Amino acid sequence: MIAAARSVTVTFGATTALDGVSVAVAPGQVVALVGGDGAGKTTLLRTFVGEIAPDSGDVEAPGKHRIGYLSAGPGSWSALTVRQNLDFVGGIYGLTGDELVGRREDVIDRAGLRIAADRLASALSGGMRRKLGAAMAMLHHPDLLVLDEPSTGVDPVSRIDLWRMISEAAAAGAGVLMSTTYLDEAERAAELVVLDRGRALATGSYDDVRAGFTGTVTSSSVPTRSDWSWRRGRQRREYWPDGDPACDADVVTPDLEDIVIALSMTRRHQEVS
Ligand SMILES: Nc1ncnc2c1ncn2[C@@H]1O[C@H](COP(=O)(O)OP(=O)(O)OP(=O)(O)O)[C@@H](O)[C@H]1O
Repeated sequence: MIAAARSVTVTFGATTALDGVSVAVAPGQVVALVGGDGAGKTTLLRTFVGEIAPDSGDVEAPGKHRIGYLSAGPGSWSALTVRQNLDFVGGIYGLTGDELVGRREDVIDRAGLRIAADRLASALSGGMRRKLGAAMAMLHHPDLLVLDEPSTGVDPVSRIDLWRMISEAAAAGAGVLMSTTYLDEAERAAELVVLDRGRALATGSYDDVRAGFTGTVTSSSVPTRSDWSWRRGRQRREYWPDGDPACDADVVTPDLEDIVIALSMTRRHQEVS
């Protein structure tokens, strides 16, 4: 393991942002945190980079110099060009001379930023800016990459570039811990953690999460029970936790989006009952 959190709890005043969450990241592995707004994704990532100390539980991670972090913020300096941003972070990590230039030009190519290499970060598109942030996090070949929603708001083509950069970093041996709201993207990660208001509702590979999911999901235009249903395209999905759909709606094979929603709904129903 290159990094691990064990039973981590973090509170902010009356809010429990994380409630006994565990996650482990192996070298070469991509672990994706998924979950809606306020699930605790950013808080968990921040415990790994040492920005937040857990109230209880413990976090094991490489030293600061061996971590690359792309925060939820812009991730680069607006008033510097792409090359200047990379030179600046390279300097922080002790890279100089030909080594710095070599790595800088390499990540510029990997990120598809060559045409914008001398453009100010403030003049980049949103997708280019996120790719620059990811390139800055990877420049020093960290052992652990921590990426907070690298692809949110990024167009589909840049998302492919970003995913390739992340996969290549993992293939070169880095452990990657990232959050994402794109569940199709999360399905490709080796390991998933489904977070819901501070709790891990499911952990494991996509196959593990699917295998551990019980109950039945149906699809119809009018659901029987609105509090167990959600919209998917033009249809509505409905979840039957005991597995028996008490209607003649079509049974569907749930994907990760269905599973995440069904698990969150189950938790809400358990809390009110
Ligand atoms: N510094 C803070 N002070 C007070 N509350 C916080 C702080 N950081 C996070 N929280 C709260 O902790 C909970 C988890 O927030 P977090 O940002 O980790 O979630 P998230 O899954 O990253 O969601 P989002 O994508 O909306 O940021 C939320 O209820 C949030 O309001």
